[in-house]
Amino acid sequence: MPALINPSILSADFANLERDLGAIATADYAHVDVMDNHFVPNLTLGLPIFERLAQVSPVPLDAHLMIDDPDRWAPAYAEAGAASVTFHAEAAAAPVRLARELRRLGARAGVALRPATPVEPFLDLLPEVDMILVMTVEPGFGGQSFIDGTLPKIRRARQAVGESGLDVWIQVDGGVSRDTIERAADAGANVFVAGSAVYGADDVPGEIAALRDLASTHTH
Ligand SMILES: O=C(CO)[C@H](O)[C@H](O)COP(=O)(O)O
Ligand SMILES: [Fe+2]
Repeated sequence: MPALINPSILSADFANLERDLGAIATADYAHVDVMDNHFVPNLTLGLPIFERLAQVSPVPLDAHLMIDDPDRWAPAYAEAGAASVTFHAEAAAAPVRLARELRRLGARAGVALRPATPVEPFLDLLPEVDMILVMTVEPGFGGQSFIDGTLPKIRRARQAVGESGLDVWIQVDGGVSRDTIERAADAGANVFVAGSAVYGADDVPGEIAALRDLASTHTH
């Protein structure tokens, strides 16, 4: 399975987002962290900015919605042109209905789990989603350390996806770098979000290629 690298523009220069999206043209998706100051204690950007990013990005957008009430707000990100929309399991009131709505609007549907949220209660969602996002840091901020305690959950998610026979991607987000990406890939992740590791590199395309190479030798 090829490894996908989705740089997070949380670590880009917010005064130069079009330029910094251009810098990751060799990536698979651009990961856009939407935070509402309620679900997480941080505030980033919302729909008006996301709509413009979708118009200028050289790569498809992967929206990670760290917001309350995604049932109400997430479909608009699909309508704005997101290729993938991921909402948090802890925040959604009707995750099946929401995932179906996102797919109906033409987006891939993803469900995200905080580090402390187990995957088992959400395995019934597998036929309804295209991706499970296992957060490998507490959501809210970039630049945190990868939590190794999430590796068993990645393994369980990969095992359940394998048993289901469905093509559900497993994304990891938070603290992903050259030091941690192989562990995450070994455990079963195939989509890798990296913010500070990519945008903090001197050679951004080189870092994307290096991460992809490291992960690809370990994906199942
Ligand atoms: O969702 C996120 C934080 O909530 C970010 O996508 C994530 O933290 C990426 O940043 P880094 O690679 O620097 O950890
Ligand atoms: Fe994210």
